[in-house]
Amino acid sequence: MKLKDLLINFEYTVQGNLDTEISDIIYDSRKVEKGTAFVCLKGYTSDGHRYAKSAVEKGASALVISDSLDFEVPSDVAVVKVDDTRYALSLMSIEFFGHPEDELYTVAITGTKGKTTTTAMVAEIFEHAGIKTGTIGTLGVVYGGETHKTDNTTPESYIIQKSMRDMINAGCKAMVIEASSIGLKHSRLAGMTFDVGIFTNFSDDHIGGVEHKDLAEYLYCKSLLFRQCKFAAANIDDPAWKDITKDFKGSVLTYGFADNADLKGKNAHLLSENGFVGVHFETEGIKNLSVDVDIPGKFNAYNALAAISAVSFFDEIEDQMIIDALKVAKVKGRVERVPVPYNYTLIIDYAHNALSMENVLETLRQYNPHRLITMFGAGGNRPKVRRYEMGETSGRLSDLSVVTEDNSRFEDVMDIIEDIKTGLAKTDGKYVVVPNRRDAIKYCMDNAEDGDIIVLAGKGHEDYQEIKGVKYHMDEREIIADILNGKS
Ligand SMILES: CC(=O)N[C@H]1[C@@H](OP(=O)(O)OP(=O)(O)OC[C@H]2O[C@@H](n3ccc(=O)[nH]c3=O)[C@H](O)[C@@H]2O)O[C@H](CO)[C@@H](O)[C@@H]1O[C@H](C)C(=O)N[C@@H](C)C(=O)N[C@H](CCC(=O)O)C(=O)O
Ligand SMILES: Nc1ncnc2c1ncn2[C@@H]1O[C@H](COP(=O)(O)OP(=O)(O)OP(=O)(O)O)[C@@H](O)[C@H]1O
Repeated sequence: MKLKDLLINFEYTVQGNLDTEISDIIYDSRKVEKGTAFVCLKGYTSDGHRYAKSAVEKGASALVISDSLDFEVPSDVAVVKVDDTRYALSLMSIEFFGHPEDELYTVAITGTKGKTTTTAMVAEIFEHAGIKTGTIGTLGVVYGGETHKTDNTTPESYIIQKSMRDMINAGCKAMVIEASSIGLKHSRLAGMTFDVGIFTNFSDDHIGGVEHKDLAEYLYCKSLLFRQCKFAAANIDDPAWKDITKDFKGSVLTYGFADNADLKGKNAHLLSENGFVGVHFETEGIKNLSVDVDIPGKFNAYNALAAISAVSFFDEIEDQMIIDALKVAKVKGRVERVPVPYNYTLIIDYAHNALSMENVLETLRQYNPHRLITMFGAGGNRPKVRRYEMGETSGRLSDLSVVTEDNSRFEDVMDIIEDIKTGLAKTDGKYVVVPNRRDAIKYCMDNAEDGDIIVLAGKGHEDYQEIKGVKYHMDEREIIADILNGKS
């Protein structure tokens, strides 16, 4: 592709030949190859401009900069100067990958909580309508049954555009993305127009350090999404909704439990039967539905309302598809229920510190289980305080703790377990120790009683166990299936 064909829809000055052929766009000098364009991004720890010389030495044909360079650039290398290289990277990537958004339904979800869950729900509804869907978010880039890990919830613009093109090549017709405030701030979504933008909720988070200066900046960054979508839906029960969507040109569809919501939820109550631990609610207004969601926590009624609002803009989505999809939607490894043919509930969750463990156990307590059983371990070569705290939290909130291994790394499992026991000892919680994780899962299942909720905490979506520098394959879903089939 010619350089000039990548420089569309933004201002620049150039020194050199705009007809230069560009084989790829790179923003990490270590990955530069001959014929590529290197975009210099200013980061938190480094500045890509520093590596421009090395990029040229490796054969870059063009540099995209916002600052002046401190070396003589060879005449056969084009230098493009812009105000903001992150913005330029996004717009160049859109051109390079041929505007993938034009070939997909696109939904972007922003908010402090619920992005990952709502993304999974929207994707499940599309899939129920036969619309193959890819997602981008905290879980990585997911499509066609495969997960490609990313460093960020909202990855760098180049990765987003490339992933969308890959999704199209794999037959996807829709893409749902988590739009983090940092992603919006750093122009990772710049130049895109989404079919639908969704606001879930807003609270104090991501302030300080490398994130946001203050709450006002955090809110402002979230609001940026609503400058770039055709339709918008927002949670009317969250007072921030008006500020967040103030730049949206059009009328915002509101959802929530308030009487004046366009999609109004009502009669929400926790649902716990046949192993199902979720929430039931009904809707009126733009849709009259009776919905069961199999993800614990009343707040999932909000996530489901957000998902219903999102798909309401697409004519081919029928009400029954929504109802069926929400009944089975799940987020891998996050309070994920694994069906078992017994009268107890088995849940896999990624909680691997005291705070997340407290959140999930307190949510599950609301279902009044016969017993709440928590199986967990703690990582080796990590701060010991985490082990004490996890022991104490499980001891306080569980009827039985089953203490086991979890990525022991270079430490002895039994030493880690001793530390967990120190935390447990601060409570009067009952516990047993089963050092091998497979055996511990079997112990939980063999000893389950009707009405129990068992949480296998720590692994979540991970499918390995890390011991002495080796990552051994270990997927808890497979272990559960083996146990159910009498193989373990
Ligand atoms: C603080 C922050 O946002 N950092 C992001 C930033 O990295 P950075 O600023 O540290 O980059 P840097 O190391 O200073 O390097 C600057 C540039 O020089 C380049 N470089 C560097 C070294 C070299 O030898 N050659 C070279 O070319 C780098 O490739 C980069 O382009 O740019 C990277 C590429 O886009 C991001 O992956 C990285 O996100 C880090 C992993 C991160 O933790 N970000 C968090 C704060 C974040 O973005 N979180 C949000 C919100 C999550 C939520 O809501 O839950 C998210 O979307 O993930
Ligand atoms: N709508 C909601 N309101 C309040 N809390 C929620 C809501 N949805 C989820 N949560 C809580 O937040 C946790 C994270 O949910 P989820 O991963 O869907 O959100 P997220 O926005 O992607 O968050 P993060 O950026 O922290 O990953 C859940 O385990 C749950 O405890």
